[in-house]
Amino acid sequence: MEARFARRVDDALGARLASRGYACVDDFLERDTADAMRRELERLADARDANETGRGGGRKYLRPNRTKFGDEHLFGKPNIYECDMHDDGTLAETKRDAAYATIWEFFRATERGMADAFRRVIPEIALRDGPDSRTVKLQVNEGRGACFPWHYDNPGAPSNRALTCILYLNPDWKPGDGGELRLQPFCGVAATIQPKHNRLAIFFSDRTLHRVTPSTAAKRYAVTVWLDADFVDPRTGASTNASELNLNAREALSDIAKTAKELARGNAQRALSRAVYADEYEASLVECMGNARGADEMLQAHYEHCRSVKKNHALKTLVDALRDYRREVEASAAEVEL
Ligand SMILES: O=C(O)CCC(=O)C(=O)O
Ligand SMILES: [Fe+2]
Repeated sequence: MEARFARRVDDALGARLASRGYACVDDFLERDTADAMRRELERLADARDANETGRGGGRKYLRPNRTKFGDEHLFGKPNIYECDMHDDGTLAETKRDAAYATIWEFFRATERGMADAFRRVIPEIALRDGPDSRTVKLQVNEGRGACFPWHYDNPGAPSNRALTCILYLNPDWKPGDGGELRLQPFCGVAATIQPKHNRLAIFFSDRTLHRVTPSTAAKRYAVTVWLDADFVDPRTGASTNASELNLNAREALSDIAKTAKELARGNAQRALSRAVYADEYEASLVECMGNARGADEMLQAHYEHCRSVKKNHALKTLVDALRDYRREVEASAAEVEL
């Protein structure tokens, strides 16, 4: 399988990633392998404990999504179930079960194979080596509008996630089913990626604002591999505090296009993103959380973050200029559909 990764991750893909910050590869695995993985994921998602009826609805291996929020809260996105393949507590028994052989073969192949393949085509990202340098998540969105709000993938220290690689396994997906991945390069042109069977979507984890649109298909399967890298400044993976942005506001305003491009290339953009895309964050939170527990806390935290950025006069001026600029960019180019 590693050899297949190396063939599918080619120089053209590296060039697309470097220039746009995201890319996708179709036919990522052999077709039979992808089909087998899909069947195994279905089995894993359908497995039930005879006498357990807790929050997971008796699911044996997958758990309701839990997202860390602030220092203490864990809130879940409705209708999304997932598990981390390192979770020996739930998954260990499946390792020796032939019914799950392909998923585990994939997991083992990502141990080195995935980072090796990408290191060759994007050497400027210092991807780490070894088994602890990647995480793999199995996920199912169970229709009923299941979705993800706008977010970045490495929200805090000590996360070193650098590259997000999502393998979609949905042979019956069709337009209208939703569950599309939306990417919003900072002050750039948005892209929509359909979650087609055997397609790998790739983007830089720390600088790509993204979300998943509501899914109405009964089941939407995805396997995510996060590859870690060494960030030069260990703090850059962590801070979303706008006042720490090292910007000279007057200089930043004098050429807003240049400022936007610089922000787009790094993860300092995350300090401004909520204010620049305030309405989009708000709408996606409402859409994703509905009345679920935590919805209100998340919305209030979003408003508070935007207020705190705007309290600083220089930052408010910069945010306003970036908002005008992004609208200009959006009006001048069609979105990308993949
Ligand atoms: O399901 C997807 O397409 C992406 C999910 C996602 O953004 C995440 O797990 O962080
Ligand atoms: Fe994500």
